[in-house]
Amino acid sequence: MKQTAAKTPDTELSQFRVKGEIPVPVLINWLTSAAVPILLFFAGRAASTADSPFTAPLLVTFAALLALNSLVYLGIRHQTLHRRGFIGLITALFTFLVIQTVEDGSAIIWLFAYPPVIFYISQARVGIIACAGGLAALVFLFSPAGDLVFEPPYSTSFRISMVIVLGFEMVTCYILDQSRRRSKLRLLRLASEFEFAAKHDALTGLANRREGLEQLETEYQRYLRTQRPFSVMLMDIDLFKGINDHYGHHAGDELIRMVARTLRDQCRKVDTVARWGGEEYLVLLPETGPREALQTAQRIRAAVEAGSVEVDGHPLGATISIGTATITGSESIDRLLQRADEALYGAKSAGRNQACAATT
Ligand SMILES: Nc1nc2c(ncn2[C@@H]2O[C@H](COP(=O)(O)OP(=O)(O)OP(=O)(O)O)[C@@H](O)[C@H]2O)c(=O)[nH]1
Repeated sequence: MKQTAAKTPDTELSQFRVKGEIPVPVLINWLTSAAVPILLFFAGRAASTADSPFTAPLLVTFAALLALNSLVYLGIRHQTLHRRGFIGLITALFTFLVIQTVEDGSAIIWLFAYPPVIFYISQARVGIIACAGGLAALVFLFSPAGDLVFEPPYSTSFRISMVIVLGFEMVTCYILDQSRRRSKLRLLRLASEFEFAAKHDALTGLANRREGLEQLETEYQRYLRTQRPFSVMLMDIDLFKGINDHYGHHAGDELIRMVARTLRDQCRKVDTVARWGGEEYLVLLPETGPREALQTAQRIRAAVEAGSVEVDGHPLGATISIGTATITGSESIDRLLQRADEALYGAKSAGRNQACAATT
């Protein structure tokens, strides 16, 4: 089976979306379309009141930059740039709202919108750094030392409540975000476990028949495009019924696993090894001609013959019969499998513990 590169949970999480979950770029665009008219509204108010002369132009600039950030995203679809641009802009905007005492200082209430947004759209680490840094800056500005930098029009009781409530909100947002991420990660793991179970055989861990057929179909399509032949091997443990009857099903299962292990050891990474039925296996050998297929089959047959499992303290071995077939012309997968099966039947008829190549 082909292995995918190891991924970090964050990469996995960003690629996996639970049904109904709002994608980050969509949320950013929604927030931007809400923020732009709000900013323009407050800019209009600032222009007609005694607010600082910088307030209105700066609020308009923030609105324009936020809109530009979303428009650039809609043009080039660069998610990281979009997210980082938005985080940078809203962080600057909220800092401005605090130190510029917009709307007589009451605009500071908008700070409560920052933690949920930042935790939702960025990685937990970024959320923690942004919130902790923001809260530390607020504590400093509201302290007597901060009064030397600027004089906010807030009473002491308001400052204390603001810092405590904001801190409480940040911690709550962090906890909720962590549980959201954990549930998502758990779902992601469950999904990959289900996917593995749907494609693999529980006893041997090999690909199951359905997955084997799927890989066969993929290889067949490649063959039609490139005309590079591939081969299949069908194999079956010899006189397995007798082993079951004599030593019991548990010993039979151990032998089935031993053959599976041997096949995995003897085959290349690009080959697909599948459990085809009870004690039958299929091996798909990409880009392999009839001669190499038969050589591989002989090697596998010898390796199985040399192996054994321990049953009641005694070694128990088995042999297998193998039929190989190589795709030719425009024959179908069914026909190819039929020829491999006939070759397997030929190996059984010739006395078992044999590998036979199919005739065309
Ligand atoms: N222990 C065990 N036995 C299984 C499993 N699946 C199928 N079998 C048994 O495998 C046996 C297959 O036997 P047959 O197909 O008659 O063939 P055979 O005895 O191997 O004889 P030849 O194929 O002619 O060499 C049956 O008795 C099944 O019950 C399994 O998962 N575990």
